[in-house]
Amino acid sequence: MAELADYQLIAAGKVRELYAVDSEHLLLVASNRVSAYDWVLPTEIPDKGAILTAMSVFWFEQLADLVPNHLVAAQDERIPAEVADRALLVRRLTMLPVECVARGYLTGSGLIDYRNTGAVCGVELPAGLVESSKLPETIFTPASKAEIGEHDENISFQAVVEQQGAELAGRLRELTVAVYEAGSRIAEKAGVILADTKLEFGVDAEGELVLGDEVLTPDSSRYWPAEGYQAGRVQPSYDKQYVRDWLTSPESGWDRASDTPPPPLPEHVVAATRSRYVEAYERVTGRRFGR
Ligand SMILES: Nc1ncnc(-c2cnn(Cc3cccc(F)c3)c2)c1Cl
Repeated sequence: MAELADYQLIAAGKVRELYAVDSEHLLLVASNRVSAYDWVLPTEIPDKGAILTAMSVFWFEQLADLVPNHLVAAQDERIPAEVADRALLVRRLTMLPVECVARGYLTGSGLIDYRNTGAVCGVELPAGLVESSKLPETIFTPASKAEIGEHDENISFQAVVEQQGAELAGRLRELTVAVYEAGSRIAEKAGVILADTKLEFGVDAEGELVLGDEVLTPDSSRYWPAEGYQAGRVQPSYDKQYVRDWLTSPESGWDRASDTPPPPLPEHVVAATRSRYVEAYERVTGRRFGR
């Protein structure tokens, strides 16, 4: 069995790492870390990495007829025991420098752009939309990858055309919307609203467009409970709301505006948050999460 120390770390995000396994393969590792208010919290959520990894595997399987993906194996002797259930062996792609975002609801940076310009990434929207409005149709709202610690910058479809060519830009939009809508339909049946999602695509050695990275997880998408959905206010995050509420409650002693790191989470917030990840996984996939 391989050891993680055998592999070279080639990228690290807030809550995940990417290692080179050999010339053709990478190891995508999901940690148990959770991020809130742009901070990585000092307390881990047990099994979060394994749950989100299992969610990506589920979605790769559900979407296989729609788009090829980079998944090689979820179990393999090249996956070190240390990260066994929270790592995927994937094939190395040439990643496209476009964050492919699809939105079915108006919130976050999309809402800010809409309030400033009446559009998101140049896509005109009807007047009168509010926080969390359901959009008349799914919109493709690409972004350029930001430097570490910065937020991605929303760009227009035309900018993607200029960067990648019209044909590839069109394919990225088509596939991103199709993946989101397929995911949204399955999640909706399970009582979960997928408000939006961010996908990353790459090109393989044969020049084929391939879905990479993680797919339709609560880290790459906004998961809202369908029950209680109401436009006109910020929706609770399916998975992160307990963390957000505790951090902004007097109990935490933390001041979000103080630019100081958040304090450790109490056990009851950790346990409740783990349950929300298990619940989201079991409802959306119809599969039991082990242990
Ligand atoms: N199949 C692939 N081939 C080549 N590159 C990538 C790739 C590069 N970057 N990312 C995003 C990322 C994933 C995890 C941890 C990070 F720090 C960053 C993904 C992939 Cl998925």
